[in-house]
Amino acid sequence: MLKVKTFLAESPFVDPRINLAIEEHLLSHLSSHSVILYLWQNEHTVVIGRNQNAWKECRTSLLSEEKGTLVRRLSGGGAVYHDLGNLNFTFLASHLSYDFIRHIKVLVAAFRSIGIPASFSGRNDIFVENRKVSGNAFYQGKAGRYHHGTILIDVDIDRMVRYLQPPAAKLKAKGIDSVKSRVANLKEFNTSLSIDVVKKAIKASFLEEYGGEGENISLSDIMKKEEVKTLYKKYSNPSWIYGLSPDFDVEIENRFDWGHVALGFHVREGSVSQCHIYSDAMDGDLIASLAPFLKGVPLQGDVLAKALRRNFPESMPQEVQEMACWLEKDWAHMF
Ligand SMILES: Nc1ncnc2c1ncn2[C@@H]1O[C@H](COP(=O)(O)OC(=O)CCCC[C@@H]2CCSS2)[C@@H](O)[C@H]1O
Repeated sequence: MLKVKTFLAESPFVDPRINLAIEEHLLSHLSSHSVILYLWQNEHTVVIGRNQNAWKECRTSLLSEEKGTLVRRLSGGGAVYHDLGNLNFTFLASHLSYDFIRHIKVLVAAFRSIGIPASFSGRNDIFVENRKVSGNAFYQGKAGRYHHGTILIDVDIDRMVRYLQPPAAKLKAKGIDSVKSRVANLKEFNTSLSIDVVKKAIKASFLEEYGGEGENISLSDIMKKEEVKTLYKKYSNPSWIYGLSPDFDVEIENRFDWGHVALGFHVREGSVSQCHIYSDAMDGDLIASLAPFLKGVPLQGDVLAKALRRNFPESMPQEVQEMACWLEKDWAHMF
C-alpha cells in the first residue's frame, strides 16, 4: 500500500465559517503523498450542500431568530444540523493518496472500538441498527480531495427536525433535495460516550490504518493567514450562503370573508422578483393592483405586510388590512 505522511488537525473554533475556511485552506495546500485528519465542531448551525436552495432546506428565519448560523459548504449533498453534540471529520488527501475505502475503514473500526456496531450504508451514510449516525459528502480541489462527514453523538434532535422541516408554503425549486433519514445519537448505544472519547478513537484508528506519527498542524498559525481571512469572508457572505440558491416559485393562499386570494411569487436571492395575485373578490382589480408593491421585497410575511401598508398611508381598504394581517400572522416564518 502507498506510504503516506499523516497529519492531525483539531479545531478549537466553533464558528462554522472559520472551520470551513480552514478546511478549504488545508485542501489547497496539501502536499503530495499526505493525508490529513481534521476534526471540528460547529455551534448551532445548519450546513446546506453546494447546490441547495437555502429556503427550501432550512427554516432560515426560525434559525436566525434562535441565533443559529446558516452556512453553505463546497461539497454536494443535503442539509444537516450541527451543535456541540456533533463531531465533524474531514479526510483531506492528495489525489494519489485519497482512498475512500480506507476512510470508512478508519471510521467503522473507531466506532467498533467504543462498542458501536456501525456499518457503511452504501449510499453516503453510516448506520447503527438501521438509523443514520453519520452523513458524508465529497469535494475535489486542485491539490487533492476531501471526504467529510458528521457524527451524531449527543445532538439536540428536536432542534434538528425543526430547522430542517420543509417550508409550509407550496414551493417549486430546482436544486438538490436532502434525503431525510431516521437518525440516532451514538450516546443511545453507549451512554458513557463523550466527544473526547470519539475523537480519541478516530485518531487512534487513523494512525493504526495509515501508520506514522500524525504530525500536528497548528490551526492558530493558519488562522493568521490572509487567505483564511478571505475564505472566512466568502463563507460569511450572504451572496454565497443564499445567493447561490437556485430561483424558485412559491404560492400561498387564503379564504377571506370577501373572497379567495392566491399569491404567487418568483423568488431570486431571497426577494420577490415577480408577483401575481389571483382573487375572486368583488373588487378583484384592487387586489391584483397590489402585486407591484411586493416586487423586490424580501420573502418574509411581516416584511411583505409592511410593504402593503406603506402604500396606503392615508386610508387602507379593509381587504388590504386583512391581507397584511394574514401575511404577518401566518407567514412571518415563511421559511
Ligand atoms: N448532523 C447530522 N448527522 C447525520 N445526519 C443528519 C445530521 N443532521 C441531519 N441529518 C439527517 O440527514 C438528512 C440529510 O441527509 P443527506 O444525505 O441529504 O445529506 C447529508 O447527509 C450531507 C452530509 C454533509 C456532511 C458535511 C460534513 C461537514 S459539514 S456537513 C437530514 O434530513 C436528517 O435526516
